[in-house]
Amino acid sequence: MERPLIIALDFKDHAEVDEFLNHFHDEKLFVKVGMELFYQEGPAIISHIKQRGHDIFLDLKLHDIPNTVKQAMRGLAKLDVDLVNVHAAGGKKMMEAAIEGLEAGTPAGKQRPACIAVTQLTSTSQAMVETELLINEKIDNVVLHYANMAKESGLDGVVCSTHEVVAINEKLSSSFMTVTPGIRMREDSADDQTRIATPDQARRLGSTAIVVGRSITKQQDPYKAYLKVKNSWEEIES
Ligand SMILES: O=c1ccn([C@@H]2O[C@H](COP(=O)(O)O)[C@@H](O)[C@H]2O)c(=O)[nH]1
Repeated sequence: MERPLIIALDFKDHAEVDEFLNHFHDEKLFVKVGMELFYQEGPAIISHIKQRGHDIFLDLKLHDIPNTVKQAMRGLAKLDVDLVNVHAAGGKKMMEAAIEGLEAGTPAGKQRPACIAVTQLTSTSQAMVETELLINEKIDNVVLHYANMAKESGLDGVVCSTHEVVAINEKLSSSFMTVTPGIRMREDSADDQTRIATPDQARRLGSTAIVVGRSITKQQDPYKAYLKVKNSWEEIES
């Protein structure tokens, strides 16, 4: 799927997922399974969503010592997901270990899942970087540095905000993925996100993919909301 709109399935269980997916009839989607759903339902939710024909980003943001991440990725590679991730803050050895684990665990004849690194969460602000993380740097520079580390470690891209996409595309290759959450329609509340943009802004800035949760999932008519986001992302006037 080229430049996908990834829907964050932040639901508490399998029943809520089915209720949501039923709005989409036969449309093939790219969905994200995060901690909330995976910790409740486990790997069974992945095969269930795959059987319904959708692509999956398994967003567990691994962050541990290299050996632990390697062995965890070895297991995740067997789940038939398309995209997984780690926190770049775990460092280069950890990111290299993630790729080794994925390669070791991918069944013969299959392609390993793509692997991207979270640079700085889209809920993180410049003030938090300075006062909580004690990093005396512009957040854009921190994100760019982490993206560079991820590339050097053999990863396929990063999770970042739309605000850093232009610099990443300029300094690293544009084939290096920039997957951007923190997406809101103009009329939506930012909630806990701080580095946000609309889908059409993300398109113009050059994001490879956008991740959208509440602007679709919490709307009264999720399919209508999805089409609105999709049209904006694909820059179709409505
Ligand atoms: O930096 C990050 C990394 C991951 N996320 C995830 O994306 C979705 C966003 O949901 P919204 O409801 O659209 O805010 C959510 O699952 C996060 O865990 C992120 O927001 N920022």
